Amino acid sequence: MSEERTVVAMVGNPVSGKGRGAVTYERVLDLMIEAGERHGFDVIDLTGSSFDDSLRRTREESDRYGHLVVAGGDGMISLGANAVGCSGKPLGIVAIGSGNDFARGLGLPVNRIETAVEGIVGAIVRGSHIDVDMGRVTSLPGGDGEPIDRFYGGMLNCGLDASINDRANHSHLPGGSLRYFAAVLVEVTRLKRYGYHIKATLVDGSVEEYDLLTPMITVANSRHAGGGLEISPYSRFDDGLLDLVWIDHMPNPIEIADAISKGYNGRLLASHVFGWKRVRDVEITRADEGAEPPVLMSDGEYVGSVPVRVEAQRRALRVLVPPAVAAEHRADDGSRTLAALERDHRDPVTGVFI
Ligand SMILES: Nc1ncnc2c1ncn2[C@@H]1O[C@H](COP(=O)(O)OP(=O)(O)OP(=O)(O)O)[C@@H](O)[C@H]1O
Repeated sequence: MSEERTVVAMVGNPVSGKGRGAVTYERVLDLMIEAGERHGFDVIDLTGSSFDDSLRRTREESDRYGHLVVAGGDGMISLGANAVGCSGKPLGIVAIGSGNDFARGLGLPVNRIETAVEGIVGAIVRGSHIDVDMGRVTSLPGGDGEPIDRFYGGMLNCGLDASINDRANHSHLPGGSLRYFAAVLVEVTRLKRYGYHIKATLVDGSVEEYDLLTPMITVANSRHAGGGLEISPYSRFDDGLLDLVWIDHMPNPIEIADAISKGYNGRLLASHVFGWKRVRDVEITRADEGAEPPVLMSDGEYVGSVPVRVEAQRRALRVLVPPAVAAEHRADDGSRTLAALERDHRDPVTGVFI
């Protein structure tokens, strides 16, 4: 009786990494096909003509493959999460985009094709993976756009952070970090207080409900945004929780400079400009006061508008990682995060400064 061969589906993105994606993806495919010949697995290419077309193909043809490998930036994490999230099928990540924040947070190689492919192939052969949380965004009644039901790996950006992301996506500057940094500088000069109504379930199950007038609110699953800026330094991949990070009050120029410098040193939330709270889920709707919130973005992709519910999906995305990376994640018992909270004088449950 012959055993069924493993099939690995691949999806690339020709426009990722400012257009380098088309060339680099050819290289990734060649390396995967060569590895398949050596290790006895088949490779199929499901890249479509757009994000939606690639997502449709990975979903419609899911019976054909047991592993999915995406190559590109954080947008491709969004694709992978929505293609194989909650299915138990492992996702391999070749991070060759501009920001690559999700891969960076996981400790996977960034812009190193050979190393990334080697790690994925080793993980397929040895069955090495980790299960990480995702966020799930769904629309609530009362919105007027298309219904939303979407997973994300990194962050749901709901205010200034979404405008920064949008501006960085349309920038002609080279390099993800530079584009993001330039977008931050422009957008912080145009701060508006958007009006949100928040209903959040905290770690201890208690529910808090209040209006929030703020230029920025993010619902983070992973730590980084914009090519390395640690917006949510207390986020952990497997705690079954999401982190709400928002601008608490309109900062003055000194506070802005201080927050940016802290942001690049992993200490953004030591700044009193920012509010932080860990949640199991949160509903974000429009408050009576404040400006109309901008469009929502997750993993750098357009999602839709409020009102939405966002829920943590505990360990719902299986990611192929080399055994050393899996061991590192297993060794993370949360004590480093607790130490960071203590250092920054934050209460782990309520998020307020103590
Ligand atoms: N097959 C495709 N054809 C054209 N565009 C695509 C395709 N797949 C995805 N896209 C679009 O390409 C854009 C950029 O994707 P991606 O996030 O992978 O790269 P990046 O922006 O360089 O990296 P990062 O998000 O890490 O900064 C996304 O908005 C996505 O919707």
